[in-house]
Amino acid sequence: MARKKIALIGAGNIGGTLAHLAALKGLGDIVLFDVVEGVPQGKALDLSQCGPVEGFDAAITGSNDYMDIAGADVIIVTAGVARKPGMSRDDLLGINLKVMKAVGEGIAANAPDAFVICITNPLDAMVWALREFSGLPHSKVVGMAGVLDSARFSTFLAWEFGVSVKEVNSFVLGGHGDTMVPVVEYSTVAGIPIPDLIKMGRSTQERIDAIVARTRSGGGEIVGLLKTGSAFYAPATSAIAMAESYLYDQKRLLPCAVHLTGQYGVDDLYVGVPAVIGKDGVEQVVEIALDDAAKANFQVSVDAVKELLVACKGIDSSLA
Ligand SMILES: NC(=O)c1ccc[n+]([C@@H]2O[C@H](COP(=O)([O-])OP(=O)(O)OC[C@H]3O[C@@H](n4cnc5c(N)ncnc54)[C@H](O)[C@@H]3O)[C@@H](O)[C@H]2O)c1
Ligand SMILES: O=C(O)C[C@H](O)C(=O)O
Repeated sequence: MARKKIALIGAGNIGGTLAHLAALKGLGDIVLFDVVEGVPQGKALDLSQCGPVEGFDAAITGSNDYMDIAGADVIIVTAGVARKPGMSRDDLLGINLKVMKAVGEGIAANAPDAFVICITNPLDAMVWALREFSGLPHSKVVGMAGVLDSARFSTFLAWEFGVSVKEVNSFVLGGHGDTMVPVVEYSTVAGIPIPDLIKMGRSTQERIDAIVARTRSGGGEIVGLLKTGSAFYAPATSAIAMAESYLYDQKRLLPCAVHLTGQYGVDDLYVGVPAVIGKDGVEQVVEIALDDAAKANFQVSVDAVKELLVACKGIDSSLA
């Protein structure tokens, strides 16, 4: 069987980490694409030289030509700009929207059958715009954020309860902004819901509220520490989990930004909800029952995403 082809659009911090992970995990041959000449080629050469040590023989190439992504099975998009301290993700909208146009057109012309995972921020608006510019089926274009936000939530919960992260399951829904919705009711330690653990005296509502707040500002916390850019290890790992679910038809139920057509009362918008990812892309959107508080928070998050789409349409009339 021919090897799969993984194209990474953007060869910066996340792009390079994605290539490293994809090679170590043997997902297929890898093309790193970037507009900056030399960077994708240099990273591809460096990564190729890991092969003899790690025992992988994936072909890893760097390119500044979209024709080299032809036939890609999976494309992960990180092209654009990351925020710096003092900025919000939404401040990136104008510049990254133009990048999404170029990327969407490049994908449409060269790899229209790929499963596309967008990471570029502001995520929910950028994945929507990328889908519009590429014209690919909605089921084949998804955004990565919920897996990352849930991983952050799970990490903080594991620290709180003094247990392995393997015992923790959590869900973060909504847009990938300060209004995201960590859903405490559906978050568990070894199957025990967090509210029950509070009743059992294992934590307090105040401490869980603080963890929810830390999760919501989890990206900003790292931006504040790094000062020159944003998180990249956990974002790359999260996108690779989504790619594996597609490539291996794992049908994992992952929180992803997917196109909603009425589910959760939302129409024609990308926003983070639990979705089954398998060989056909987004195979199911799972509607979980939310309590009134979570519903209200989800709506605030959806409204924030809607505002970003209005801004996108104002900048690029082809989206209106
Ligand atoms: N969705 C999430 O959860 C999440 C998490 C982390 C970062 N991000 C976002 O991902 C994006 C990338 O982050 P990063 O840390 O890799 O940034 P980075 O600056 O290290 O890399 C971005 C790369 O994109 C390239 N690029 C710019 N314009 C391009 C174009 N038109 N075509 C192709 N490549 C282009 C740049 O040359 C650079 O190499 C940012 O927008 C960041 O905010 C999202
Ligand atoms: O916070 C950022 O700007 C990057 C990313 O969205 C993250 O959550 O780490």
